[in-house]
Amino acid sequence: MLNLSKEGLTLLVQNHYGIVIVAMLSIGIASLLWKVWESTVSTDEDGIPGQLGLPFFGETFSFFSASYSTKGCYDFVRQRRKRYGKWFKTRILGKTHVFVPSIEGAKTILANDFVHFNKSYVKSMADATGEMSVFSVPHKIHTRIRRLLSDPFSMSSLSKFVGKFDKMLCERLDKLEKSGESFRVIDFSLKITFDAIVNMLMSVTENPLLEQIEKDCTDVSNSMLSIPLMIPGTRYYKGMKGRVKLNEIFGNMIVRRRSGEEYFDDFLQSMVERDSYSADEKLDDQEMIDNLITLILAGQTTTASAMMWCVKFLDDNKELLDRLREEQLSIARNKPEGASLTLEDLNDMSYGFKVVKETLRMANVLIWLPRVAMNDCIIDGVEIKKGWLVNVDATCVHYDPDVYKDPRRFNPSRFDEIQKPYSFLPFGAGPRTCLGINMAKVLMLVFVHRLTSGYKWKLDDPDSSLERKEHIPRLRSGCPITLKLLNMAK
Ligand code: HEM
Repeated sequence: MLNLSKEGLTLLVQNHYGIVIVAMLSIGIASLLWKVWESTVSTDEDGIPGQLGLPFFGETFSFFSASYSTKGCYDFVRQRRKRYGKWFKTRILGKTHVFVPSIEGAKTILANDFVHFNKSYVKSMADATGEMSVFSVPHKIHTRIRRLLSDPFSMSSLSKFVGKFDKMLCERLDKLEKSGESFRVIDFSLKITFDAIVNMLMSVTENPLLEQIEKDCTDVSNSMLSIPLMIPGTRYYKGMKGRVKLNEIFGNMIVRRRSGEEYFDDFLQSMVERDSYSADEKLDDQEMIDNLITLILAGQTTTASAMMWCVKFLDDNKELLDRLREEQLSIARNKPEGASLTLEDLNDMSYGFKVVKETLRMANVLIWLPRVAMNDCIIDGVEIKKGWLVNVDATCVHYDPDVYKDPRRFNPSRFDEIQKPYSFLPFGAGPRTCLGINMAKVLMLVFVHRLTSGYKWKLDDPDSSLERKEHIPRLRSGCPITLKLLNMAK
């Protein structure tokens, strides 16, 4: 046992002076940090547990480290729910965030968009889509832009699009099957949704222009969740450079359409032909450009990821795949050989539609919907301060066992029953509901039909970890499959 006299202790301190100083300093710093940490843990004051961490930084590093892991950024939320319960708050990049986990909360926020809450975007996201994007503009301009953008997405406008997309898809699947090679569903779906959307918006079908637009859009899309510093080589820098090029390409296209040098029956043409209308009934050039970019960015990665998850979920549930295939084969058998799908055919895909909905419920393409509180308010009994970010946690609602029984099970038949309002949020709700909802449904149903009625497939990599740094969850493997022709006996 250590037994030191007063002299012995003095001698020990003198001999180990440096160590003692370092130890005392460490204890001092540790207790200071502990005090800061303790003072930032929410108390009963506002009733929301959680860890605000150090000023400004808060839990920014934990958030980014989750985003950079193969568990995806929702793991950041999952971990905090385990620690604090359903409601919790945190601080990311200087902003206080509260994750809103309930249907009641979703209703309060989304039904009061623009009135008590506003969309909140990180700077990089707003810079990527542009100042006049429907994502970023204030309420009054939003209403006008949204109205003018809506027409090409109505079901009647989309009926022309169904046949075009179907033809494009059939040709590409046929080629892949003939090659006998494994391919990543995510690459395939990203390419085909991009080509289809760009074709519908501005009739670009020819390389190398299509490739250039795709490259620039990919750079812009990759910059959406990046640190907004113009440092060469960074994602943000590449994204901003891509935006400048897209501005130029789309600007030149508008000039050619206006002069009559180019004419196509498409969305861009319908916008340019509004030139003589009153200011309230048209888009100016920058509004057209920013919203062309917005529509491509909003439509491509979302739909492509949903398609990939659909393949994965069906592969994991072979008996449901068989049921879906049966429905799709009966539709195919009723059509003349080689005929394209129509909107009426899609309306007959009742089980197919439930498969699409269940895919969207489980995949949570947009994991939460961020809003900022414009005033102090109460959401589902919880006090919220002006300026806080309130994230409608669609993922939590979709996996809530009180809302969806056995939520981890892929069960399309759960949609036999009508859902409670604000319980199914893949496309959001309220004045900012997804503008491309009908287009997304068309793209997914045609994809599901051609894949299941024409082919069988083998999943070539069962890895279920997620791609790093993606704000839309997707498999790291990209979901590679090999196609085999299905013998469709008439
Ligand atoms: C499966 C595919 C898709 C999913 C899951 C999806 C999801 C969503 C969600 C959740 C929102 C609302 C975001 C919020 O409230 O914060 C939204 C908005 C939007 N989506 Fe989609 N989307 C899809 C496909 C598309 C397509 C194909 C397009 C167009 C080509 C599109 C264009 C838009 C636009 C323009 C908005 C903004 C609407 C506004 O702010 O008024 N989306 N989407």
